[in-house]
Amino acid sequence: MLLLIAGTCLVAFVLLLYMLSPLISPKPLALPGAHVVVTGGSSGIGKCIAIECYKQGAFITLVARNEERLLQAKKEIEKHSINDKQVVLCISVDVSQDYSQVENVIKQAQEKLGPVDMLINCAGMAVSGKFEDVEVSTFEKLMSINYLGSVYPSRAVITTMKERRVGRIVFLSSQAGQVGLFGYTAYSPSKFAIKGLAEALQMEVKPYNVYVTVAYPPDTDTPGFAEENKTKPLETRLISETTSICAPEQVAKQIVKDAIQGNFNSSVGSDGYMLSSLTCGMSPVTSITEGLQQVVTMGLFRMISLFYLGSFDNIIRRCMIERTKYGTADKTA
Ligand SMILES: NC(=O)C1=CN([C@@H]2O[C@H](COP(=O)(O)OP(=O)(O)OC[C@H]3O[C@@H](n4cnc5c(N)ncnc54)[C@H](OP(=O)(O)O)[C@@H]3O)[C@@H](O)[C@H]2O)C=CC1
Ligand SMILES: CCCCCCCCCCCCCCCC(=O)[C@@H](N)CO
Repeated sequence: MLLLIAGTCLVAFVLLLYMLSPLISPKPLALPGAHVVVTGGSSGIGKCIAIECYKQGAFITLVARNEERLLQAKKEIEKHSINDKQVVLCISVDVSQDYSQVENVIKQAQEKLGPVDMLINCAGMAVSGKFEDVEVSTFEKLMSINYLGSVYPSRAVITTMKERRVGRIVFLSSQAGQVGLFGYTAYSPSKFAIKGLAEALQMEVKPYNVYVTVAYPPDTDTPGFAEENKTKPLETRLISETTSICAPEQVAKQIVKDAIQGNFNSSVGSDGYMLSSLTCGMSPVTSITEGLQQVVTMGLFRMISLFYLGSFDNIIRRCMIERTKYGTADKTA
């Protein structure tokens, strides 16, 4: 009898939550005619995100440093137009250096294509190496590009978004922004920082109908990834091989979908799903289903993570033994 009452109460509670769900689920953003700014839009994931948005009718501003690569990306994106009004604008700037420069770039973009509806902060880079092997200046550089390079453009668009009661801001973190791994002492913190920024910002701007998305991609096949691999320690490579390498198109599709829907969290693949649920902490919830899934799965995923952590420790121990045995230089792969 008691069990029956408890069961009924639980069902009623879940139903109530579902009835309240419109309160926490935002209205999707309409991409046709929208102005989307993509920093890091000349290469890799950023370029694929720009293409994905363009295919859905958006106007695009690409922001990156190298002008030649910007123009090349513009040409590639324009092949996917769905009407003859669509525009791809390119602006060259370093998003990590001078705030007033970044603010100017956003002003220019708004003058040409109207207020920014969606900002994608995709400019970023990765450097891996053991703590003592990474130059001190690299710690500063990664924090500048990956963290401040996301703060500046967001800071430049937020006031207009709040005034218009319309907007999406997307941040690119990484699976290495959910778990600190061997070789990522410089990179991981710059991606963890993104999550703190995104959580605090989302709490501020939600009443203004502005939604924040944080993406946590796994290794993704891009020019940036190829560059990173040139100096990656063997341990980092072996640990990262736990998750398979994604195509940038697939990652981009998921990010655009989540951003349009206003989902706070964006991940791909089953390990992406597990990591996001495991590390959600007190991050905002954008659907009742998401919240309930987190409640139910967290403990289980923590257990699974213990096996992963054990296997990572084994990889690192084996690499250390191999190196002592063969007297190989304690350097990279
Ligand atoms: N590829 C991967 O495995 C993963 C990547 N990520 C993250 O996704 C983002 C994109 O990565 P990916 O596509 O691989 O990178 P790419 O290196 O392929 O592209 C990086 C883009 O950012 C631009 N950029 C870099 N630094 C600056 C800067 N200071 N100012 C303006 N633009 C800049 C580059 O252009 P230019 O050099 O001309 O300025 C380029 O357009 C990064 O934040 C990365 O950390 C996350 C998880 C996995
Ligand atoms: C339940 C628990 C599941 C645990 C799964 C753990 C898997 C960890 C693998 C992490 C791979 C790191 C990718 C970094 C990508 C990146 O940001 C760089 N490539 C950028 O260039």
